[in-house]
Amino acid sequence: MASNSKRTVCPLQIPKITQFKIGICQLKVTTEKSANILKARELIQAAAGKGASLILLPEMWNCPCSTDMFAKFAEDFSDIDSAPSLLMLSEVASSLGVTIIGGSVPEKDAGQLYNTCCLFGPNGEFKAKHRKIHLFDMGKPLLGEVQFKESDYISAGKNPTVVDTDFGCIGIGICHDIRFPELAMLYSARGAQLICYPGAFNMSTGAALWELEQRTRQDDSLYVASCSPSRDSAGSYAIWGHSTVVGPMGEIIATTGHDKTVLIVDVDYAAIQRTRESFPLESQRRSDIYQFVDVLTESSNS
Ligand SMILES: NC(=O)CC(=O)C(=O)O
Repeated sequence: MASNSKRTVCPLQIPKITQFKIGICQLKVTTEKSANILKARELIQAAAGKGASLILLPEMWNCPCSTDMFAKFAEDFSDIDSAPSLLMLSEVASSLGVTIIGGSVPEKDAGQLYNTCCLFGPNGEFKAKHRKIHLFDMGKPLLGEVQFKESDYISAGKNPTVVDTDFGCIGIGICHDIRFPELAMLYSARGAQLICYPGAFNMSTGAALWELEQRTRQDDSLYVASCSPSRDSAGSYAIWGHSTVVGPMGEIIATTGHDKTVLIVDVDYAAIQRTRESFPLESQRRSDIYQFVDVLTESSNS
């Protein structure tokens, strides 16, 4: 399966679709992979049935959020026919004619595991994958968090991911990736209108930071959508839930509690333009004092 190039920049043109419904599938994840795939399919169908044409799944939707489970649930993406989670996403995207941002699942590749999001277009075509760049390694607990060291099990991705879709340019980050504003700035600089963060904050980081981290992306005046597993999902890690869509002013357009649900949210990119006209941050940046540098070049491909 081809990977997205390291330095993708979306074309500077008006997206084909600027007003649409996004469906956020806050799934209950169990210890049975086949049941998770079935449930994900059902929630995608429910979202599409309610008019969503862009659909987002949670971080680790086919596998409990427990580091010791990742290897068992991992799929090799090099052959989609032997990757049942991806196969389902491709099939359901094509049968419903929707674009799916496939949350994340554990990916195995050359003896390594990755926490990976795959994006499928409305013909079921694989469009891109994002491997979580910033792994969630807790240092000394500050908020009473559970101990979690993702890097003991998962290797970090190396590429930022922006994808050119019918819904404009979409940047992908996975959970802890949201804490690094440089990544969002980079996506914004490459033309993103929307950043999607499949995520699974825990009970303490969730209460303190989940909403804040999403609303803070207002500094890029774009839409942010997050999707979490439900709190009663299986695994040793208690999940906050509260999938959310935030508008370009940092306003919460819609959010949910912690139970399994499908959230359908209207998105209108005209709000991005309005916000940027009111807050022309781009022209106000003081590049004489500080500079944002996109270090990747067209030719870098490692
Ligand atoms: N899954 C994660 O990356 C968890 C995280 O970031 C958190 O704050 O909790």
